[in-house]
Amino acid sequence: MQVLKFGGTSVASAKNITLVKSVIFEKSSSDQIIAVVSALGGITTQLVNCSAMAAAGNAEYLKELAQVEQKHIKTVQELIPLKKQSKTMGKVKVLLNELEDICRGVYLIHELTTKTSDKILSFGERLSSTIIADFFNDMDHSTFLADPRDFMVTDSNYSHAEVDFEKTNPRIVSYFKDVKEKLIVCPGFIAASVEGEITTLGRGGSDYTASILAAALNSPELEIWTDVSGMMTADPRLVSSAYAIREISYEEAMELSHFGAKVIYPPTIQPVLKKNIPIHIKNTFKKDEAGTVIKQASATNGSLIKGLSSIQNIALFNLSGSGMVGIPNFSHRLFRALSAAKVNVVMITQASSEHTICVGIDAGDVKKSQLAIENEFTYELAMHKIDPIQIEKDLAIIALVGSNMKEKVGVSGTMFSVLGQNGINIKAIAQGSSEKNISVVIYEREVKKALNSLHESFFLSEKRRINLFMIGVGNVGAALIEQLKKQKQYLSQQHHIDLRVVAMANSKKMLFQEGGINLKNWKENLTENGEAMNVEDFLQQMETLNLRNSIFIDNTANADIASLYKKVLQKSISVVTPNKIACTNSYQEYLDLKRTALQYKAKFLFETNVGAGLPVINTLNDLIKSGDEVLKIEAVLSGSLNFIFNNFGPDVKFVDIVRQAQVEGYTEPDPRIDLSGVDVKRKILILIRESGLDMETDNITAQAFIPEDCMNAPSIDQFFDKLGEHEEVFQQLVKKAEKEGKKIKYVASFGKGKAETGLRFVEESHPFYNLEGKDNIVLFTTKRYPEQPLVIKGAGAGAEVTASGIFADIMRIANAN
Ligand SMILES: NC(=O)C1=CN([C@@H]2O[C@H](COP(=O)(O)OP(=O)(O)OC[C@H]3O[C@@H](n4cnc5c(N)ncnc54)[C@H](O)[C@@H]3O)[C@@H](O)[C@H]2O)C=CC1
Ligand SMILES: N[C@@H](CC=O)C(=O)O
Repeated sequence: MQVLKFGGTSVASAKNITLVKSVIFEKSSSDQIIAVVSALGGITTQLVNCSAMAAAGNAEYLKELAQVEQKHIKTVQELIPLKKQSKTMGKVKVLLNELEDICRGVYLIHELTTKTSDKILSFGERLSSTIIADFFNDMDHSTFLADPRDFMVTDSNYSHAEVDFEKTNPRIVSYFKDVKEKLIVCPGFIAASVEGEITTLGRGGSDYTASILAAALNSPELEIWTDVSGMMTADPRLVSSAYAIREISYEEAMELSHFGAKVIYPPTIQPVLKKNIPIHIKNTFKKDEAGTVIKQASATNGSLIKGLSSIQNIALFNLSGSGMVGIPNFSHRLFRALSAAKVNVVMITQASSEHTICVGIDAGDVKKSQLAIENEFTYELAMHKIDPIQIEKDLAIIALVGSNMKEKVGVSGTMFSVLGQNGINIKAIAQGSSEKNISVVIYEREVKKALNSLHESFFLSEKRRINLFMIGVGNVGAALIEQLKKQKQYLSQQHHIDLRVVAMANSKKMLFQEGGINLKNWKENLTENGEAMNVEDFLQQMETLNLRNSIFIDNTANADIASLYKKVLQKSISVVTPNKIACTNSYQEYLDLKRTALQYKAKFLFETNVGAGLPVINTLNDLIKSGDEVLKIEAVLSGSLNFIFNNFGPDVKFVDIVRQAQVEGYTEPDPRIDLSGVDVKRKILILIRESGLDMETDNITAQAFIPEDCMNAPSIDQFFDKLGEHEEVFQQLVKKAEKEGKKIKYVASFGKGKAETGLRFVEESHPFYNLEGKDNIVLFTTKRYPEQPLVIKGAGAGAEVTASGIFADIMRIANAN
């Protein structure tokens, strides 16, 4: 005997019932089939509403009832061929008349007992099964309509009747032994008391009916046909990459079902579990999909966990106080009080100090729980033996579920670190010694982010999604976007990383697209669809999206944007930037940013602040972390100045070569920052600070070589005009260098606590002499490199190299966890 159960959505309409028919008729004809059916989708709720209205004396119940009637009549008309319709319609009308009479009785006496309620609700399944059985019944498939009231025996606990298995099981066997038809339709959910009154089996009742039948008849498998393709790894409404679990054990399924994955109701599993009968969950609307098999021992899926579950709308009650310590009766009284108030406790945690006990309950039960606890502990509260009860709302429980976690080190460690890195605070933790479930309570607003980050950490096949929020899409920003576009496929396929630019902005416009901005036409998209740029709004939207693995990228040279980093880091969002302003504010502010990043488990990376894409800061960090000490730094740190002096000569005007450096993208957005030496000052300051030393900008001696009136020019254009006027000053520099056989370099140096920057005329033997083009060079003399300094050399300016340095910082964060 095969048992298949079809839920409310599977039988919600004539069209869906036709799909159910195709599922059943495709089965082998050698075996008998029982199709357990629920009420047509939505009907049970309508019957509940209808009876409540009738009991309240509200004549509107008739409208609800009319809709119920109409839906069944329409289903008959759409499903049953015209010549057979009157017979089915007759049966349906008889049932509907009976239903109408009962509802009228309720309306007249203004009373609805649970017994009458069960009677009313039973019509949902009785009507659906009558129609479906007639629809299936044709020449090849003669169909029998079973009546569970003849074999499903319960107590008289109406609405949640308990099945009497001793009576029920033998009755099922003898009832079905006499059925000759190959196909049997059986209404789920309903049963009868020993006295013969209609009862119902409570929530998930049709699944339960099917499970009892499968167990009593020793079916090889129980099939539950529903509207999803099995038990999912997480709630698919919150985690778009969730997928159906192929195999899961009974225990794991019960854990997952308990915590929100409502594909199957836990008590359903009991009857088949005892007989070791697998449950196969299948999708009526995608019948070719594999679905989920629930059985005794399930195969592993390569992951430490089978799934993630979540329950929202949770409140926490926290009881604490010195009067609780060592008092054995305390928790007994607490749970007795809650139980008497009919409050279901979802989660319990108690610290071993016994000083606090914390229970998680449905937020709807807060008032009655508070009352019950305050009543129970009136004396202790009055005597201050326990503190006033703390209640926290707007919470959710999320749980890792899976038998494979047992005895595996680091599962909870991974969970906590993933949540921590995403700035998600854990309010309470529970793990039983079975190690099948690790539950944590978090704020409800963080559930989506938490589930998604955990899902991508635990399911290895999944891509790790990195969400980028980018301000500044000029020279460097645009080059970065091009590189991200080119590498997208490679990173996705080879490194399982899905980099998405979720937001981008320039000084005029900002654009947010949660699914990721298409980088093919980002410029048009930003111009046409972007809203006016507003820094506060940018932050607000980034915060509201609350996406996992977020990185804020500042590709501007703007102080206002740099001033946002602290706020961003405090949201546990990492910051990557080529903008040197934040790291060259006061030493305390620089330290504060580093501490904030540490505190909020975010990264603050700025490799491109010195030497563009050259690995200068990372190399220095490695030296310092491994215990080396910087004794001396000598460096050419300005790509633009090196380019200018390498290309300037008697036949070239200084102003023209500065303009060229700007066009090539080597200068700062404001070239005065380079020409004044400020940019180099910032860079050497960052290197000194990264060496672990306290230094302020004003402590660095800088020699200017640009005439003062150039620097005082009020605009960049006027600055260029002034440079042109001072050509002779610059030609003198070239003449001097040529005369001495030297080259001009703008050099930064640090040693013995002193730092300076300025023009140097270097001779041929000097390592800086042959520094070509826009290159930078840094010589680190350290305790470990005392004679021959450690040398880093290469292109030190330009959009492409800078973008690649920013990209490398992004990848450091993406690969960090
Ligand atoms: N060019 C190079 O070789 C290197 C540049 N850098 C740094 O990269 C950064 C960017 O340089 P470039 O791309 O050359 O500059 P850019 O002037 O070409 O681009 C700056 C971008 O920032 C945007 N922006 C400026 N202020 C803004 C604000 N308040 N709100 C929103 N957007 C704003 C602009 O609209 C533009 O999109 C600078 O901090 C620079 O120091 C670092 C290393 C090397
Ligand atoms: N303008 C800088 C490049 C960025 O740091 C330079 O010329 O080196």
